[in-house]
This record gives sequence, structure tokens and C-alpha cells, in this order.
Amino acid sequence: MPTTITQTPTDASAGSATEAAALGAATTIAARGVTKRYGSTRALTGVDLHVERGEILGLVGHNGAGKSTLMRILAGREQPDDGAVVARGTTSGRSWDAAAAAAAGVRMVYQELALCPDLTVAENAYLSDRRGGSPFGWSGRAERRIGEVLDTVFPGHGVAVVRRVGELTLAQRQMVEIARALCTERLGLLILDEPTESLGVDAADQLYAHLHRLTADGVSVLLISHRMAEIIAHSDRVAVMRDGAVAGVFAEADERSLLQAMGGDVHAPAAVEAEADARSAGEVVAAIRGDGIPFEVRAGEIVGLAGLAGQGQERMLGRLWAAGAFTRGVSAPRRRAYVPGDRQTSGILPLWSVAQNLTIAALRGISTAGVVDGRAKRALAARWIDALSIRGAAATPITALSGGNQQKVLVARAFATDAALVLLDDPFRGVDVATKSELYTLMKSEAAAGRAIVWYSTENAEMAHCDRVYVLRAGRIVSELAGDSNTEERIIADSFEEGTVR
Ligand SMILES: Nc1ncnc2c1ncn2[C@@H]1O[C@H](COP(=O)(O)OP(=O)(O)OP(=O)(O)O)[C@@H](O)[C@H]1O
Repeated sequence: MPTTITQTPTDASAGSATEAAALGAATTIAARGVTKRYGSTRALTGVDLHVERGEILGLVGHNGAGKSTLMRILAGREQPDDGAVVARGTTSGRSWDAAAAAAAGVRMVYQELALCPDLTVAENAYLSDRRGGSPFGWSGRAERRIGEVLDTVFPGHGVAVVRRVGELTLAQRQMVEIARALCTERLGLLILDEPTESLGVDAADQLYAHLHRLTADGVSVLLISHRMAEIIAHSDRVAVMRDGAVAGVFAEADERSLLQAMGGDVHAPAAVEAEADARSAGEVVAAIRGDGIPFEVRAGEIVGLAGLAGQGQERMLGRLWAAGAFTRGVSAPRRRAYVPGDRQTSGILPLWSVAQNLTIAALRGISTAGVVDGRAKRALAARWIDALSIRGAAATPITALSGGNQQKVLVARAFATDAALVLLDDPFRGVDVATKSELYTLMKSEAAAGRAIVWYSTENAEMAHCDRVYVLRAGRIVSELAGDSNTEERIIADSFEEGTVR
């Protein structure tokens, strides 16, 4: 049986010397009675949570439960409306802001990468760590420092520190963001918001190995993730958030207890369940031919693209998306939809509402003589907000949604169209477990209705939902797996070794 340690509410007055002294000897940081509102949304309500020295504290919860908000407050980036943050070593009477958090060795790696794309890796590292020394030769020092951390944490990373960040893959950018945080001197608490969502399995393993080395040296880690297996395997304790509050803290977590505490209140339209398995492949909808194993996807099929991150899967999706009538070697239908991997730079339209973002690709289907039918547009948005349990009203600005809910809007945008081919670039990054399982069912239902779906995922386990899977290595398809051969083990083996067609 997992042990549930209910946090005891404590004095919530602002960070005073008495409070700091009241921290337990083994405590690095504590949130006390923290409450945060955004307009009428209560993001956090009286949250009490502490992180111990040298532990990995896992933090789970459905999309919109308040995890990122709490992290931003712990990192001093936002101020609570009520309650306080107390950290070891803080000066008495000092308010908890970004500077105080930095002085206490608190460092956060954000879900949305905060790197400047036009600067090099080393320049980005310098921006967040302008440590001493002469003004001359700063770039060489920054290159050496970030290069050493990358080599230590992610051996074989393939990142040239003099390259512009905009030229890196999403996985590489995530590695740089993590390495940049690890350059911090006197690191006390590292906060990681879904750090492995864009990393391949190999890099994720490297990261966890490093986190365990850090905690052995007394550093604390606060780890947010929707990947239950990772959280359970690597955390010393797991805290569950639900609707802006801590629903429980588990010293020995198992998946069932965590899911129960999270309360998975998501649902799919009834029709989806019934149609889910009634699929059969139709005619070829899209294909890529060249040397090596050809790619094709048929109507009614879900085809997976697997392999280590950055092996050409995104390029393949890009070729299918960009294909024109005269593109050599690639054929694709005219009606196609694309869920991009990097929602910040090529996905969401940040000045628009949820409904505008969701329906933008489907306007042709709800227009007459070029005039959009407003009522149909509202109905379409409402239908998908309900189907995907998007936590945010149609008129809400998209940027006010939590990361996972923004991602759901992008998935809904693609399926709200009449596209014959839907291209998905790691679409469920940051989406919570309960919603993911509803989305798998939705995809099967959409395929059963005749769509062709091409799906790249960094989570090999997800490929079990595909009819066929192509494994890519160094830009080429190295194997095609279906039926009994479509297993996680085979995908991993083919990702590293010479593969064959089966
Ligand atoms: N800047 C903001 N303006 C308005 N509402 C916000 C803002 N940031 C967060 N919220 C709201 O606060 C609530 C908590 O969001 P938060 O991002 O903390 O959730 P989360 O648990 O991190 O979700 P996810 O797993 O999707 O990242 C959500 O209802 C969200 O819409």
C-alpha cells in the first residue's frame, strides 16, 4: 500500500526569519498556503508543499491542475495572492522574487523553451550565467562551460555550441535548456517542467542518471511529468495536484493510486468508442519513394514514425505537408492537416482566442460564398472543447490555457478539418495520461472514418496504437513493423542496429 503523507498547513505569513527558521532541517523550500488567481480562474488554492534536500519530488496532475503555476511561484517568477514561499538560506524579511530565488540556488527549466533562436548555444548560456572574469574572452568561456555540461549530461548530444539555437532540433534545444540550468553555481533546487517530453529515450535516460548524481550531492529536484512510469521510477516522493490543490503526497507511488488521486475526469464522444476497432485500410493516400524502403499510408490507417529523436521523422512529415502536384517522389492529397511539434513557434496564434485557434483550418467547410457561418463556427469549437475536455472557454485567449490544453487545441484544429491526411508531430507532448487515452481512441475513430494518419512520437510505447510503424535512422527508413513485430523492444533495437523489412 502506498503511504499518503498529507501536508499539514502551516503559518502563511510573508517570508520572515521565524518562518525560515521553522523550515525542517532537511527542507530546501516550502510553499505555504499559496493561492493564485488569474481573473476569475483560481489556479492555486492554499497549496502546502515542501521539497527535501537531496530528493527528487515528482509532481503530477491533469492538464490545468496548477503545476506550472506553482513552479513559477517557487522560482519567484510570479507572486502568490496569498501565502508564501520559504527557502533555506533566504535573508529574513526579503520578499520572494526571481532574484531571491536565484540567490537561493533555485533554477527552473520551463515547459516552453526560453532560448533565443538567433543566438548561439554558448551565447544563450552566457545570457543566464554571466559569471565573473575579464570582459574579454567571455564567449570562449561560455562555450567551454556549456560544452562541458552537455558532454557530462548528454554524451553524444551532437550539439555544436557555436551553432544558432534556431537550427537545432527540439530535442537538442531541450538539452541546451537543461544544460544551461545546470551551469548554475551553487544549485540548490532544480525545477524541471516536463523535461523529457521532447527528448528521445536515450537522452531521457541520460538526464535521469544525472539527476540521481545531483541528488546524491544534496541538490533537490522538483520534477513535473505526465509520464507516470518515469515519475514512479525516479522520484523519492510524488505529489499529486488536482484542481489547484495538493490532493496527496505519496512516499511509495504506484500508477493506480496516482491516477485515482488525480481524478481523470475526461470523456470521449460515445460514437468514438463504438467505431474504434472497425478499421480496414483503403487505397494509398500518400507516399514517398526514393532509394531504400518506400513510405506509404492508406485511407483508414494510422502509420507511426519511430526511432531516436531527430532521425528524419520531422523532415518526412514536412515533405508530406509541403508536397505539391509536381514534387518529385512524394504524393499527398490536397486536403491535409498538420499538428506541428513546436507549438510556440509554429502552432498557436498567440493573439487569438481558443475558438479562433481551433477553427482557423476548418473555415472553408463552414463558409458560404466566403462568409463564415458564425453559429457553425461556435458549434464546431464547442464540440471539440467538449470532446477533448479542453479546460478553457471558447473566448479565452489561447495563452491563458495551460501547456497541455494549448496542445489539445492544436490536435482539435487538425481533426476539425475535413483533411484526408492528418500529420502529427509528437502531438501529445504535455497532454495528461487520462486525456491521452481518450485521444488514442479518437484517432482510431477518425481513421475508421477513412482518414489517413501519420504520427511521429518520441514515446515508443504509443506506437502500439499504430497499424504499421516505420523506424527511421539517419534520415532513412530502416524497418517496417506491423502486427506481432510492432513492439517497443523491436523499435528500440531497430533504432540502434541495422534493420530489415518484415
Ligand atoms: N497567464 C495566465 N492567465 C490566465 N490563466 C492562467 C494563466 N496561467 C495559467 N492559467 C490558468 O491556471 C490554471 C493552471 O494552469 P497551469 O499551467 O498551472 O496548469 P498545469 O498543471 O501546469 O497544466 P499542464 O499539465 O497542461 O501544463 C489553468 O486553468 C490555466 O488556464
